[in-house]
Amino acid sequence: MAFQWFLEQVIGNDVRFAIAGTDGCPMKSVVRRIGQQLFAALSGKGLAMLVNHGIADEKLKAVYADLDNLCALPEGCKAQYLRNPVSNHGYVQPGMEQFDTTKQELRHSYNITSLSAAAFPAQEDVPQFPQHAVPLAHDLTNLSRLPPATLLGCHAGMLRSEGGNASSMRLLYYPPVPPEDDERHEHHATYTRCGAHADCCTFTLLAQDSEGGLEVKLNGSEKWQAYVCIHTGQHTLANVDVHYVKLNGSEKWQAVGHLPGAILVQTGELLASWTTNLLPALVHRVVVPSGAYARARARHCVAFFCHPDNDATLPKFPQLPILAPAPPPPIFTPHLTLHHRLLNAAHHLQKRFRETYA
Ligand SMILES: O=C(O)CCC(=O)C(=O)O
Ligand SMILES: [Fe+2]
Repeated sequence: MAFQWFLEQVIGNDVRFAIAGTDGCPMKSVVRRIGQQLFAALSGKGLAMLVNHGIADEKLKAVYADLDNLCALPEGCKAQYLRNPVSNHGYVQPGMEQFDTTKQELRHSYNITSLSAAAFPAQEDVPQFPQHAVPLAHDLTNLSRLPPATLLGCHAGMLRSEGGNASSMRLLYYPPVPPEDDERHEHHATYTRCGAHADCCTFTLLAQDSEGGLEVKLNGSEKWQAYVCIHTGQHTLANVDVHYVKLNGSEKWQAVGHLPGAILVQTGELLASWTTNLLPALVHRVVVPSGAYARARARHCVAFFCHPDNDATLPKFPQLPILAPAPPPPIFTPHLTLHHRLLNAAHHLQKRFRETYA
């Protein structure tokens, strides 16, 4: 791998980044400088771009084509490859996973959590799928590799066959969007590609084609009120849950431009949690581009979600002041920090899957 980066240490609020440099001969000064740049980017914007990472564009194009072939199969044939809710592996058809329930999300994805050939569609349905996807998954795993002997060394099991780690590579296909006229005629058919959310992992690596539409929410562009829900009337941690309610609608979004060949690093909820929000989780979405020409074009991307091992213990957080005994309905939980009842990484992920998968 031409370029490999990692987080070195997270101790309380003191987060230091290091980077393994290029081609296995890192110079300390380079390591320090790039680490500082990465930290500045993730703390300021929640997002960084990696270039010279060594993953050829052809590898991405090959899996985009494989996903197109899978999506083009008859519905009955695709049904045998549907996502398994336990392993999270498999095909997710439009509507199965919703981030924004007020809109119709036009998105197909194929989640890969197992690299065994048997976990992929049959060769006659999608030829060469594992031959393309497995090497790419190895590349992205290596790019995400975290060193042992640190707090984040609990990421050792990424995409290992024995399970125990929820990391996944997801291939995404966004089909062309029907013309705007259709939206006006059909009552509720307001389309989007991917509703706003933060990823429930440590961080995400994202390679996208040049179609555009990815947007990130600017930090501090809206205010949230935390409400504490007490389930049984007793103020013990086990009975308390915290939800956020948006106070005003002034959220601001910024389009992420396309830098050819770049891989985005997006901060996930667990990194936000580990760093007590020094590196906030990046809230992002994919909107339908404006104009008939752009709407009529499909979009592809590959996301690699780097998760800790399932039994990784999540950090303990200070107890919050009780703000209100009778909360309004929960709307959105921007990051994990205030979820006292979660015990480990697997609990966190299962909760988030319940929220988004039908
Ligand atoms: O398509 C994209 O650019 C983002 C997809 C995404 O955010 C996700 O699958 O979690
Ligand atoms: Fe995401």
